[in-house]
Amino acid sequence: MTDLSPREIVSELDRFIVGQDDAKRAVAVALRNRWRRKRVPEDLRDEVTPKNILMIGPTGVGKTEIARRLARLAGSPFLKVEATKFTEVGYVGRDVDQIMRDLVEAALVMVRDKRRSGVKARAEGQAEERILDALVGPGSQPATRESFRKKLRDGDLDDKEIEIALADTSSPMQGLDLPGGGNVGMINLSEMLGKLGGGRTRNVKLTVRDAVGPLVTEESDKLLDQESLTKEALLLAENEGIVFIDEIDKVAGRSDRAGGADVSREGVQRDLLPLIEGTTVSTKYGPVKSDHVLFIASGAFHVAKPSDLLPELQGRLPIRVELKALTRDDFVRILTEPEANLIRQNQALLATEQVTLTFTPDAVEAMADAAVAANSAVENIGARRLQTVLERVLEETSFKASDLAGQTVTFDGERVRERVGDLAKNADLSRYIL
Ligand SMILES: Nc1ncnc2c1ncn2[C@@H]1O[C@H](COP(=O)(O)OP(=O)(O)OP(=O)(O)O)[C@@H](O)[C@H]1O
Repeated sequence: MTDLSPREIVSELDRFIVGQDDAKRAVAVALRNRWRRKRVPEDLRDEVTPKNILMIGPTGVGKTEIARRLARLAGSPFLKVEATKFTEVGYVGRDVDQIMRDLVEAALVMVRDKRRSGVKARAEGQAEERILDALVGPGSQPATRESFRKKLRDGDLDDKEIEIALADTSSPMQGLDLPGGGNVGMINLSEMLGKLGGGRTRNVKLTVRDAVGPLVTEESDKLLDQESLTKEALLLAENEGIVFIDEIDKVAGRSDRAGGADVSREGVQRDLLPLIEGTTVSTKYGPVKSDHVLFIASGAFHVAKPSDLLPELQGRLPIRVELKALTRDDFVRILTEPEANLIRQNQALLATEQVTLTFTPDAVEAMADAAVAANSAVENIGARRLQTVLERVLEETSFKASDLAGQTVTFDGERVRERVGDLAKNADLSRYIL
């Protein structure tokens, strides 16, 4: 949980996302509200529901990115699902419960990682003992063991192959296709068998270098109190979880409009509703409540409108924010301003080959122009277009980079236009290349 004020949250998000101020403000308030809820007198605390958000805006303008960055900032478990997934063939009502189960899994990963780092030193010590056992045998003379320990620490044994017994985490049912595709049954069955054969190990041959990682992981897990770990993860998912439901507009549409597919669309909304309203879902780690999970639904709403959603669902997504389509100037900023912008990423990649990559301001503008042109010629995929444009611009340099060590490669507007200018204007070519 973060103590940042809404203003501070927005300025943190500004480091990664260009514009979209309304959406940033809305998520900042939603996050701060969690902090506030924790300080509300206990009798009221459970009554305060999250300020769930509906983000409305075209594709590739930063909806997911805002939610994902917010989660990272808050240290919240995060899950993205596509609402349309639940309209697919084979969908059975309660599959939406899987959302909470996946959220718990995400929380578990976070809690486990945090706790693993707390026991790292001890786990490394125990892993070292196991490597020594494999090298010299558990009953060896202390002097032999110590001399091997020294060699091991000096890295002299890194390439030596050893045989170690690792816990077998693979499912005995893996690779077995059950007729009828009973997915849930499949999980339960393999879990059951996993329990029956609990504690199985398998012997693997690895170099010392490759054995360290899995052994440290295994030893840290032994040191962790699994019960309190799952308890913390359940609480984290319940109180801090953020679920991003994309393409909610694709399931908007009432059954009274037209027959067929709409019935299942409304069905998806009806199934999502209890989750968003607050329900308890059973997971293999215990029950988990969705009452205080923050839901951020999103969609382009080109055809359907938010008012086409079930009224109950509309009520549960009280905060509406509109994200605007990105302009050429936004593209210029996206290429240069965010901390991990695409240009910096590519510069860092080529720096590994000792190649210095530079773009003149004119080159950046030319790339933004190409992205705008391709977006309007083919399909508007927003900032995602910058990826394909930059890839195309850098294609040759990337290919030759290993031969260019020590050199500086500079792109100016002319050079960028040469590579993508005409392509971007030509819809037929862009369709395949940009
Ligand atoms: N305003 C922005 N600032 C910085 N980067 C952005 C912005 N908008 C989009 N991007 C980049 O474009 C990519 C796609 O954005 P994002 O995943 O947020 O799209 P979206 O709006 O959620 O669309 P969809 O609904 O189709 O998933 C991301 O890699 C993101 O970094």
